[in-house]
Amino acid sequence: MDSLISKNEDISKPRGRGRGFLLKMINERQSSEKSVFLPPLVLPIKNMKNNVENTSNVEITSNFEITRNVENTSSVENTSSVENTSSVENTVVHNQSIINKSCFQDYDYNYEKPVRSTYIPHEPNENDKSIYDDGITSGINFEKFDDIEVKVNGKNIPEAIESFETLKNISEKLMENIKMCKFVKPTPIQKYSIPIILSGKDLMASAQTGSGKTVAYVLPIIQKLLMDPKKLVKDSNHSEPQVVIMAPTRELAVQIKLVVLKLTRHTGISSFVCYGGTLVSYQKNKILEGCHILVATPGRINEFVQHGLITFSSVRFFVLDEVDRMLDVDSKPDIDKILNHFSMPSVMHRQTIMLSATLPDETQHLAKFYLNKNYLFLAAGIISSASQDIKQTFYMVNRLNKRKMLFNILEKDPVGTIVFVKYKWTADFLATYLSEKHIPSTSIHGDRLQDQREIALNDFRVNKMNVLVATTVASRGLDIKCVNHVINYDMPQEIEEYVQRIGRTGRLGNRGIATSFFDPDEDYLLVDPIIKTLASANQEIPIWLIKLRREALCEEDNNDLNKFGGSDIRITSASVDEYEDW
Ligand SMILES: Nc1ncnc2c1ncn2[C@@H]1O[C@H](COP(=O)(O)OP(=O)(O)OP(=O)(O)O)[C@@H](O)[C@H]1O
Repeated sequence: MDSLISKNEDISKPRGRGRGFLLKMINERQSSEKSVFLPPLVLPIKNMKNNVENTSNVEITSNFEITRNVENTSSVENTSSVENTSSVENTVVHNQSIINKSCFQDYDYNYEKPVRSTYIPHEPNENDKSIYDDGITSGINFEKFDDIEVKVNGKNIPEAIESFETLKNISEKLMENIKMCKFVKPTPIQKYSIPIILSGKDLMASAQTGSGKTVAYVLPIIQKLLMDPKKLVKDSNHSEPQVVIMAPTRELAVQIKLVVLKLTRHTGISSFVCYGGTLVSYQKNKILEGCHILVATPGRINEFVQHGLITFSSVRFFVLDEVDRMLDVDSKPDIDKILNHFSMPSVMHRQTIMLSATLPDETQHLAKFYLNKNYLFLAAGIISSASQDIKQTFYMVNRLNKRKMLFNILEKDPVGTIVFVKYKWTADFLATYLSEKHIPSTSIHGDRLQDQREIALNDFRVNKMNVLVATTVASRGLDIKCVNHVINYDMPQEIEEYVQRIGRTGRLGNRGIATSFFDPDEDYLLVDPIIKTLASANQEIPIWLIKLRREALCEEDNNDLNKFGGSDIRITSASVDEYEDW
């Protein structure tokens, strides 16, 4: 491996045929040795220029052109992961639209489209008590959650609860399930969101990563379904869920479905998760069986809606988890299709709930059009801030030194580390590199097949793999017990994404570490937001970062500061009279 990569080479940058050759070598070497990691190294076969031009730090070499024609590229021909080599030009057009549409785009060049998936995921059932083992247990700082200031804005705010037991008329079965989950008392957001949702109000809510937002909406929705059951509508052609929960990534959708399963055990409430990368006919049959609660990713649910398999006439609750991601430019068209569907009840006739740890003002402006105008706004702690339980460290690192730095850090203690990178290529390269250095590592990104993604995640979860190298696809919502350390090998482009990424550790009162490699050439726009993030989480601010700020590298983007630590936009944009009783 070392002989294949020169000392100062940045392996995160694709370099055309030579790079393809390197990949193939790694692949072959791994197949022949008893290596611990076998990432499916998919090679680029199309016009990369279109996609990388917007990405300033990707080098475009003329060698890339060689890789356009797969048949002429011997190093690609034998690569099993490249399918459909017959019409490269068609692929160019097709892939372009996939990438543009993608709700979770990696900043990467295109790969060949994977085959239609035949993957049928394993579905845990409610009789399997081991499903209750995977939750994170609260850490030493859990008690400090009570000090978090919670603000609720709007009219007729219901009183917060102090314990689950004080919930009026709570179903016995649901209470048993709460105990099975070992939830002793509600987290700050739950204390407020549960009575708000039970009261029938729409809700926009923000609370720190790892503070129990999923249970904050799933629990009261289940209680409402149990208190006021309605007949499930379905026939041989279509079904009508009563609750639709949308999540931006497949793994998060699966995780939310598991929370639903844990809390609906023995209640008779059925649930299903529909997401891409799985066998369509299998999911279609499941959908037609009908379910009360449908958890879904935008692409796959729209596919079923287009074919009339799902209609929304029975919808009582509509939830957008990670709402800022769901309403970004990539995903909003899919959400609009669902919410503007002829069968979707109007805001007056459904309850709409939106949540995220990061809630910039732009999201709030967009989101209010989907909410009843009397919605309540709930903020537990400072909006978009990082948890104080995460120790944040920054190193100024030139891109050429990142790999060495990463190895130096991981060599000491690799267990439970997620390394975030910008490119899918880098994810595979680093996982391979680390594995060869005897640090068992795997990767997760948008070009791995869904079963491979789930295997990678599970291998990491059970500590078969010490390190998970991930693109931004793993930054949201994932709740994994063993994550001790998050490393930003490449910084994300947005501060919200940074907060979400580091929030994979330091959850539920546990301590965590976040280490970030800051390259001033590439990351200068983040200087101010990072300083603000560090300050709001009581973290040490490196002198060099302050110096960079002084040099006013990001003066022109100072406005971005307003995106951080926001508030209910109605306070700043509405007249005082309108909300006098807040
Ligand atoms: N009341 C509670 N007591 C103890 N544990 C809880 C409680 N509520 C939720 N949890 C656990 O807290 C963990 C984090 O919850 P969850 O994933 O919903 O956080 P989140 O706020 O949605 O985070 P993120 O913003 O990263 O998505 C989960 O393992 C969940 O089981």
